[in-house]
Amino acid sequence: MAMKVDAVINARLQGRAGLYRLAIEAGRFSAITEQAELAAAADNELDARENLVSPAFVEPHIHLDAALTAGEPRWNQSGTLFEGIECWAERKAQLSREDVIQRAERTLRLFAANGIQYVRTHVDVTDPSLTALKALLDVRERVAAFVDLQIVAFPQEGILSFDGGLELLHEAVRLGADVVGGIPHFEFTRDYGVESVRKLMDLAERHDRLVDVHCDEIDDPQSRFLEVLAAEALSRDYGARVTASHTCAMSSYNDAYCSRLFRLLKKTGLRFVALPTENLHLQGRFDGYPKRRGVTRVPELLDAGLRVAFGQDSIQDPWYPMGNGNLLRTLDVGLHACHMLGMNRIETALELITDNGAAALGLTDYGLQEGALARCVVLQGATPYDVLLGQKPVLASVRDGKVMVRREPDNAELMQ
Ligand SMILES: Nc1ccnc(=O)[nH]1
Repeated sequence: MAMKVDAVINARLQGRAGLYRLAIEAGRFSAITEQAELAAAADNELDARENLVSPAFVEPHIHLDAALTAGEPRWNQSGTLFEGIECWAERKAQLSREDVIQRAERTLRLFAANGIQYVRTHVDVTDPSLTALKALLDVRERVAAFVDLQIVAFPQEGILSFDGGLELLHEAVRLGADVVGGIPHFEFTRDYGVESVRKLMDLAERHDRLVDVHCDEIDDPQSRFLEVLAAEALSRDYGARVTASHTCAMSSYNDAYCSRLFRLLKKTGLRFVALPTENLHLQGRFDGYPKRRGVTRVPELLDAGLRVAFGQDSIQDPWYPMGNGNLLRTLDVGLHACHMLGMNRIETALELITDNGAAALGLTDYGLQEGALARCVVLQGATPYDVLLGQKPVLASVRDGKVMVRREPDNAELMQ
């Protein structure tokens, strides 16, 4: 049973000196006050032991329908996105409702144990039976006590390039998907790609849904669907409700084009999700040396005032055989891949797995402030730098005033 607490005490907060007490009433933060000194915790208080406390982690992009299926029925040997899609099509044909529920819930429990309380999952709807979608709509209710789950209707094999793709996307939204997805770079032609973006935006607008598109996950510098998505978002005044995931091709665009592109992006306020572990693995596969790394222009987007979050994308599935549910690992890899180990970036890095993910998900009741839902994690380390150095899992995760996760610090000693 999760224990209810009335405060988290002896907490450090990012960018502020001293220790803090976060008081909780009726599942919300009621006051955040500086303590005069280190205090002893009462029974109804959680002692952060002078560690950093941050808002609960947000996983903005994961494929739960495919989670934990790596090697079934065969391994992706080439490491390309395209072989992954082929392997998945074979595994998809064997899906059952119980199979999806069991793997999705196992994964979400692992995520929760790592301090993740918000998850956006893409679910492949290029399946005439919509088995995975229906199962995940039930999972969304079953896990609500420990995670808020958003479901993206994701047309893995295309909206216009898969027989009945558009109808299946409509059906998925009608059944209750929260977010409309797309994959324009995988459509048969550029024209199909452009049309797919218009069609998915129409659908989202008509049903008042968010949008999250797999956009330009390819090393082809000619793949320019991001500008189409951004222009559509701008003309519909939809920018903050639209997420562009991957945008790998942006790391192959030339700077002159990017300069024009960024002018549009800044006007839209589009949200971005980069998947650094996965795209380091999948991209550059058709290059000799020097080999591109395929991760989008993260620091440039941040400097332009756009919100970028990092996500895991996969956990042991046809696209990526690794993954352990710890977003600090994704963050560490992403900061390396994106040349973001300058101290100014490190100090603000946690926003990539907290606030910016919340912005992508459109969360309004999020963060460490009075009145917000009392959802936070106790990290291992006093500063973001310490936390990144250690990459240790969270010591605690509090949700609506309940302690959902507790972990003892790893304090192995060398007996020498
Ligand atoms: N990285 C990806 C995983 C699954 N599907 C995709 O299209 N891409």
